[in-house]
Order: sequence, then C-alpha cells, then structure tokens
Amino acid sequence: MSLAQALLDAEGIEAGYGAAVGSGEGASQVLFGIDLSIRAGEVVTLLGRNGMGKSTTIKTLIGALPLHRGRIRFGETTVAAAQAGGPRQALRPDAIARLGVAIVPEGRQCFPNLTVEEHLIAFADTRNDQREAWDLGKLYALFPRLRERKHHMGNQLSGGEQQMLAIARALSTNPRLLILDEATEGLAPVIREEIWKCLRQLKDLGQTILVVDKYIERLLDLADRHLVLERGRVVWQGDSAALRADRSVWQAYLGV
Ligand SMILES: Nc1ncnc2c1ncn2[C@@H]1O[C@H](COP(=O)(O)OP(=O)(O)OP(=O)(O)O)[C@@H](O)[C@H]1O
Repeated sequence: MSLAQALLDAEGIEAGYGAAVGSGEGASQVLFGIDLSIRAGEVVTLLGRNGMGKSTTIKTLIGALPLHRGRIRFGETTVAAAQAGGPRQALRPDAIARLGVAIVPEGRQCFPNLTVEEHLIAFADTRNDQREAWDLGKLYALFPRLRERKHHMGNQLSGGEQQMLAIARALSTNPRLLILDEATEGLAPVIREEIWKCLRQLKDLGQTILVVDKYIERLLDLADRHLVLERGRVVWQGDSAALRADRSVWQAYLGV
C-alpha cells in the first residue's frame, strides 16, 4: 500500500511489557515487527488466538505502551519512532487521541456517577472534521436505546447499553480512527447483533475502524481486510474473500 494513502501506517513495530527490549531483567517482548496500514474509510481487523499480541498492538498504537522499535505515523504526524539503542520519539496518549484516534476498550469503562448524556457531552469534540460532526441527535439516532436511557447513570445500564455508550462516547470525539478491542465480549447474542449493525452503519458513513473481536464470521461481512497475528508477528493478511477461502489459515492460526 502506498504510504501516502494510509491514514495509519505502522512499520516494524516492536513492543512489550517491562523494560525496553534487550535492556535486561523483566523485559518481555511481545511484538516482533508488525506492519499495519489502514486507509481512510477502511475497516481492518486484527485476528489471532488469545495472547498473540492483538491488544498489545492496539496499546502500542494509542501510546499506552512504549514503542521499542519501528515507526507509527497517523495522518501527517509521526506519533512514535524508535531505533534499537537510538533515539526514541513518542507522543503521549492524550496527544494521539487529539489527533483523532479513539478507542473503545475491553470492559467498557463507563463512569458510574455520570448520566448517559453527560458521558456524551463531557468528551465531545466539536472541532469540525471534513465529515459532519457527531452531535447528540446523531448519536441518539445511531443508538435509540441511549436516548431512552439518557438520564440513567453509568452504573444503571446493562452490559449492552454500557457498550453502546462506550462506542457513542468514542464517536463524540469525532475520531478519524475508531479502535474497538473485544467490544462484543460477554454480550448477549442479540446485543452483539445490534453492535454489528451499528458498525456496519459507521462503515457506510465512511468511518475508519480497526477492530479486534472473536466473532470472525461476523467480521468477514463487515471488514475490508484482515491481519492474522501469531506470537507477535503478522502471519497472514488479505481481504474477506481470501480469508473465507483459505481454511488452512483458520486451522493454523484461528483455532477454528
Ligand atoms: N500487562 C501485561 N504484562 C505482561 N505481559 C502481558 C501483559 N498484557 C499482556 N501480556 C502478555 O502479552 C502477550 C500478548 O497479549 P495480548 O493481550 O496482546 O494478546 P491478545 O492477542 O490481545 O489476546 P487476548 O484476546 O487474550 O487479549 C501474552 O503473552 C500476554 O500474556
């Protein structure tokens, strides 16, 4: 993919937990040179069995984990760059968020003492992007349930409603890239379907999305491209038709 076309471009990223790679005790490298590019308007998935590095990749992209080696560019901005033994440059997570990267984390993280509407107002970013900005009316049109619950506190919501609120809250920042990490984890099937429907609507609106989820069959209908991770490396990538057709990928890397 031409780098100029990509909204997000990560090259050779290495990261992990503990101290910087190679610096001694406690260091644990998880990512071993991930390349990942996403064009504006694309929906891309990160797939792979448990513990293969999907969440670690996301944490590195949003600046929550330091980059040990590689380069991450978002739009026109280099958000992180590091060479072995060389200089490191990195924006803080809040600066990366302000560039237009919003994450819907695992576990939703709603505030128990804010109402639904307060969640949606408190984080809103009214700077206008090229696309039309999200406002309360549009968010409630996407999630009618949240309109019905707008005066309820975060801790009075069902798991599904909390998840919808987490997505709506992320959208209220008008992100250029929306990242969902296991957003349908632990939800009832009917609620999961509502979330998928919403993601489909977002895609049709041109929202760029990076998604990690276990329900691969549903992602095939939604996403443009998929990357499969195995022990911190990209071992396969392609579009939905290619993934559907290649059962060996499913057997080798997706535990299906
Ligand atoms: N906070 C942490 N400290 C140390 N090691 C961690 C931490 N979080 C994850 N790991 C390790 O990093 C590796 C990759 O984990 P990661 O969470 O990125 O996997 P994943 O592909 O997202 O899978 P899952 O669906 O299980 O979250 C695993 O070996 C995991 O044990």
